[in-house]
Amino acid sequence: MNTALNTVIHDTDVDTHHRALRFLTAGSVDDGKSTLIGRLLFDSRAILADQLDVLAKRAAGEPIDLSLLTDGLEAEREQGITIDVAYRYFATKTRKFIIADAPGHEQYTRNMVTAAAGSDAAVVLVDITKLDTSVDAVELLPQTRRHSLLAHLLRVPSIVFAVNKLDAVAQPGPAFAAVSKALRAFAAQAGIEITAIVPVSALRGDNVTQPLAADWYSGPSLLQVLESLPGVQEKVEGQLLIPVQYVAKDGEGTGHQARTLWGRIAHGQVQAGDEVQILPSGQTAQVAEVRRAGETVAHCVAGESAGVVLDRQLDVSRGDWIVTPGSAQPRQSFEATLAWLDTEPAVPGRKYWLRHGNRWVQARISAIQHRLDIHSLQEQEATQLNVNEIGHVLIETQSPLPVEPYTSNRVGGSLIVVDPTSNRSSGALLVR
Ligand SMILES: Nc1nc2c(ncn2[C@@H]2O[C@H](COP(=O)(O)OP(=O)(O)OP(=O)(O)O)[C@@H](O)[C@H]2O)c(=O)[nH]1
Repeated sequence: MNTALNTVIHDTDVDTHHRALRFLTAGSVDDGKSTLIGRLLFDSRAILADQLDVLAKRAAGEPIDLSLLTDGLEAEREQGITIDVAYRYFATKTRKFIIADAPGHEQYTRNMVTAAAGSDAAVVLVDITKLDTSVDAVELLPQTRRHSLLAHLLRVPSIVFAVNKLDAVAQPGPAFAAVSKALRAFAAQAGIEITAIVPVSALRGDNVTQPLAADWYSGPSLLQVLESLPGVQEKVEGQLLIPVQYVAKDGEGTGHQARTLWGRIAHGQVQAGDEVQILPSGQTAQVAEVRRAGETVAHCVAGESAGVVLDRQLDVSRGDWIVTPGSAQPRQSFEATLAWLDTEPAVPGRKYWLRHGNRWVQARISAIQHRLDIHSLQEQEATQLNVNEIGHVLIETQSPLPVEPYTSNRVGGSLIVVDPTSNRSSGALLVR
């Protein structure tokens, strides 16, 4: 790879402000999700063309590595939990964007849960033509409530409402004000913090990338909002956590003799000289070298795919974790929020496979504590969880896992539940 180009891209990567923003889009059928994504991709094409031009100049005649624009996603793709989600990429002068597009209708909740787990923001579309905006208290669609509650429950850090199809209403100003009021009232009741409410016409491109010229709106365009959001998914501060994805054999692709442990840093950062612990074995070692994209680097931070070379030979394989010594306590039972996505209900006692990072373990739900009503968020008694239901459960695993609370660590705190008979991804667990 061209070194200058590599430097340009990675310098941009480690600057938190310029870090890629991952967001998902949510909305009911026909709200205009596909049109909005198309619009973002189309309108940003010109911007991307400029950016590629700069990269081409820096590459000085060598071929441009386009994968640089989607850096860091390979690891995730391989985790196999994103099957139902299509990623789309675009970039502006200041930022790279990754849209987790979760298509489908009745399956939507399931896909949304998958997409939300790795997202920095959710854009919830609201089709203004489906609402009666002439009344004092506008009634939102159940899907709008449901999707924003889900995004909130899944701790997506920023929630943005895009009120769409404003070109199709007679008085967009008052209509937008009425819908905004209803969204704010609902959010206050549900404890959701709204990042922004933005009027758009995905079809005409109004206020999507360019600010709207209207006397009733003087706020930012949707793209301006997205450009300004913090990409907080990767936490650079704090304890190190790397799920080992691949162990490169002696010398493989590295030009030296030691084994390299590859994985995308979920949390913290790593540099040569750091003491680390391998889980579940518990053995410790010192980091001899840190590699990234085929080169030795001074350090790697959360969000980057890092290659770690240890100062001694330990028995490490895919599925293990590299952590700050003593920072993670492997456990065999824990409480979690379970979002159930399978038509076959979740029942206590049954065996399931869990995937935590890159490790698979057998487990069972030892108890369902209660179900959460998606409209009111009230706790209800339950003996099973049906499709699209969310509840609090107790989990017991066959071997210990270094799980962490989802609120403090979204990678260490989330697991996928797989049904061993159908092999379907049946649910998502968020450690409490
Ligand atoms: N008037 C108007 N129509 C729009 C706008 N955005 C989307 N539409 C129309 O709404 C319909 C649905 O748009 P889609 O983008 O397919 O909606 P979707 O949410 O992706 O729907 P599914 O793909 O079915 O989930 C299409 O006929 C679009 O042309 C808009 O800003 N204004």
